[in-house]
Formats: sequence, structure tokens, C-alpha cells
Amino acid sequence: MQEIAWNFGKDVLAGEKREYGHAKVDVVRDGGSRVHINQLLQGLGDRLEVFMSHGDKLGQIPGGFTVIAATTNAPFAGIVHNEKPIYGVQFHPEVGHTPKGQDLLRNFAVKICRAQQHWTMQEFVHQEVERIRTLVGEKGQVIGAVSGGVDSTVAAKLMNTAIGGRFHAVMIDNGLLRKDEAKNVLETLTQELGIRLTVVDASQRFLDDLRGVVEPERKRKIIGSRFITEFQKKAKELEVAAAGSTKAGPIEWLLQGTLYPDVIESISFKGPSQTIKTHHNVGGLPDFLKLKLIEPLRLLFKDEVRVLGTKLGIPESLVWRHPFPGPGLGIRILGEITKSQLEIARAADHIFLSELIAHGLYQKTSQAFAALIPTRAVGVMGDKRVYGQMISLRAVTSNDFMTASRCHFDVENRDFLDLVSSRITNEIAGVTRVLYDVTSKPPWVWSANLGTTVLLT
Ligand SMILES: Nc1ncnc2c1ncn2[C@@H]1O[C@H](COP(=O)(O)OP(=O)(O)OP(=O)(O)O)[C@@H](O)[C@H]1O
Repeated sequence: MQEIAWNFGKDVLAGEKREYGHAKVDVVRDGGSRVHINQLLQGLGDRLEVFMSHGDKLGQIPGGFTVIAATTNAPFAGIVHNEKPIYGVQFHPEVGHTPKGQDLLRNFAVKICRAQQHWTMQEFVHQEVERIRTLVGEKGQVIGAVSGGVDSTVAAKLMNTAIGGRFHAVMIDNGLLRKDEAKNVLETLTQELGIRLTVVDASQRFLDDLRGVVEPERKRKIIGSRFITEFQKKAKELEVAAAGSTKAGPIEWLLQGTLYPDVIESISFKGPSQTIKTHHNVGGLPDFLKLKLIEPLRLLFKDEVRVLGTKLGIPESLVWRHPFPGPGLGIRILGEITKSQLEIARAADHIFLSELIAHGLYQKTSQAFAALIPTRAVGVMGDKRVYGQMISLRAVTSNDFMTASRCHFDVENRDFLDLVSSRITNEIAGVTRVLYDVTSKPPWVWSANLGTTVLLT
């Protein structure tokens, strides 16, 4: 809406106060008699629950436009051009916190833009497989980094369906993975999904690089650059091995599980008060490797990737896995990462996740993890006072992975957190306190780095 207003008169003001959170929008129906005016909000009722997240705002309505929605704080929550089908809304119809947002978008796409609704997942699979085969050709080979997470696994399976053994998946065991992660991923991908996967055990090299590092951004950078080094080394080895084959050509392509939100995030917008920043997932790899990119999931959202995964025969447990960021436990340990700290964080994470599964709460949760806080706090063990470290648990729900609310275990399952806390303090030596993070809205949400990993890790 701001972009439209800017084009029609430049009256967009840098906001002094952000408007963030739930709001109720009144639909203004006397906006005019022209047919298209009410089409956007048709059938949505007189009052809409919406999610607002903005700082800048319109100074006044641009000439030739009419207001179609307003709140007490925002008199211009929705506008339409008087002659042309040009609409703008100030709230976010694309997030789960706007319950009728999908209906609004459907009105726009189907009624106003007259889009045909003939897209099916089956057809998508068929087209993508064909597209990959044509791109890669009869001998071309593809390499891809696979974490065992939903995105890279679904992309890998699609690639495997298209070109079989000419796709090489590589997983880097950085020593920061969850309990038994590398072993489980290797088993599922090779035995159940028939994907050619190599696991590189680089855990000691990651730990060596991270020695003495406490600053989280530095940890991320070190982990990222070691990841590139390891992947590059493996890619070279595979390339040399491939060179001897007569059935296959050189490795020229790199598979990436980029999703649509990543694509959105990689575009920069400049508003009056700030630039909404860019962000990209596996930034760096393509440049280093000089390979051409294939991104078969770039038009899909997370929920669609899950449907696709199920269609391709990927087990439910994998399709519904919570996202787990690349730097893994490395960014879940505050302070220096050592073998003993890793053991504590991994054990706490394992207890929390297995109890979520055992209580049927895993699928009701979008992401959950335990973080290790190395501050010493007093606790009681048996009849002794002891000083130990703290574990902080976090669990959130999110449909769209753009907004998140913390899980209210206290209401739904009163004993659950008690149980997890007592297991952690009893079973993990050196931990005396368990905290639950009740923050719903991470303060960095507004920075518009609204992606899966950035928001929720
Ligand atoms: N340990 C790993 N080994 C190999 N590749 C990895 C590893 N960790 C991350 N990657 C690669 O980096 C990409 C981005 O990782 P990120 O942690 O941001 O996960 P994501 O975007 O949620 O994807 P996924 O669901 O596949 O984990 C992954 O899709 C994968 O290609």
C-alpha cells in the first residue's frame, strides 16, 4: 500500500511509532459504487482480525483512491483506486495471524486478477521432474547439501526422482547436530528414499575452529565458512570420481532447497525509515563452487513442501520435522562451545524433544529447542546446595513461519514442563535450573527477516 501511495503522490511518512500485533479492521463499504471496489473484501464480513507490522504510514490517501478498511489507529488500512483495480492493504494478509487473509488473497487472485485455479501438486511434480531432466541433460550430474531437514530432503528426493544416481547428496556432520542425527539421516535417506548420500564427519575440525569463541555472530561465520570448505572439498572428490565415468558427465549443477520466503527475503525494499534487509540461505556456496543453481522449490511455501514430500513418499516423521538451523547446537550454547557443553545441550534437547513426542505435542509445536546458559545458579541436589548451569526451553507455534507464538503448555498440559524440568536436572550432571522462554514475539521480527530460520532460531 505504501509503494502504491508513493507512486501516486509520495505521501508516505516515516513512522515514529511502530504498529505491531493484532488489530481489528472495519471494512468501509460506502467506498463507491464501482463494481471492483468491494471485491477484495467481499464475503469477509464487516470486521476483520488482522496482523499489523509497520512503522511507516500514509500521510493521506492518494488522489483518486478510496478507503476500504480502517482501524482506530490507522485510518488508511486499505485503499482502492477509483477507476482501476489497484488495491493496497496496510496489514499482512499472508500470515496466519490474519485468519481471513487467505480469503482476501483468493479474492484478489481469482476475482480481481481472474487467475485460473488449476495448479495441482501432481502436475507440479511432473513439470519439475521434466524441467530438471531437460536442464541437466542425459549425462549431467548434480550435487547438493542435505541437512536432513524438510527442505533439502524434499529437494533431494525430487532430484533423485528426476535423475537417480546422477544426484550426489552430501551431509556435513559438524558435531553440532542433535543426538544420533547423522546416523538417522543417513539411514532414512539411503535405505528408505534411495538417495545417494555421503556423510562427511568434520566434527573435530568445526570444534577446533570454534575453540575460545563466545560471540554468536562469530560462531555463525566460523561454522558457515568451515561448512563451505568441507563441502567444497567433498565436491572436488566427487568431481574427480565422476570424471572417470563414461555414463555420466561432469558435475555442473548445485541443488538448493530455497523456498519462496527465502526468495522474498533476498529482495531489498527501501522505505522512508529503513531498508528491509536481504537474507539468503546457503549464500556463498554457488560462488565458491562455480556451479549452476537448481532450485526446484523456489515457488513453494513450507506447507506446500510438506505436501510435496508426502507425495514423493518421504516418511511422515521427516516431513513434519521441526526446522533445525545449520549452526545447530552451536548457537544453542551461550558462551564457548566445548565437548562437555555440547553433551549437556544435546542431552537436554533430546529429553525435551522425546517428551514432546511422547506426549503427542511434537506436531502441535512448530519448533522447540533447549539452550544452554552457562551462568551458575544455585539448586538443590539430594540434600545439598549445588551450583550448576541453566537450560532454557523454547517452543513456539507458527503456521506460516513468519510469525510465532509461544506454546502454552501450562494451560494444555500442566505437568509436561514439570516432567521435562525434573528429567533434565536429574539426568544431566551440572544443570540445576530449567527455564521456559515465554517470549512470543521475538524483538527482531520487525527487521523483516521473516524467514524460517531467522525468526525462530
Ligand atoms: N549439516 C549439513 N549438511 C549438509 N547441508 C547442510 C547442513 N546444514 C545445512 N545444510 C544446507 O544448508 C541449507 C540451509 O540450512 P538451514 O539450516 O537454513 O535449513 P532450512 O533452510 O530449514 O533447510 P532444511 O529444511 O533442508 O534444513 C539446507 O537446506 C542444506 O542444503
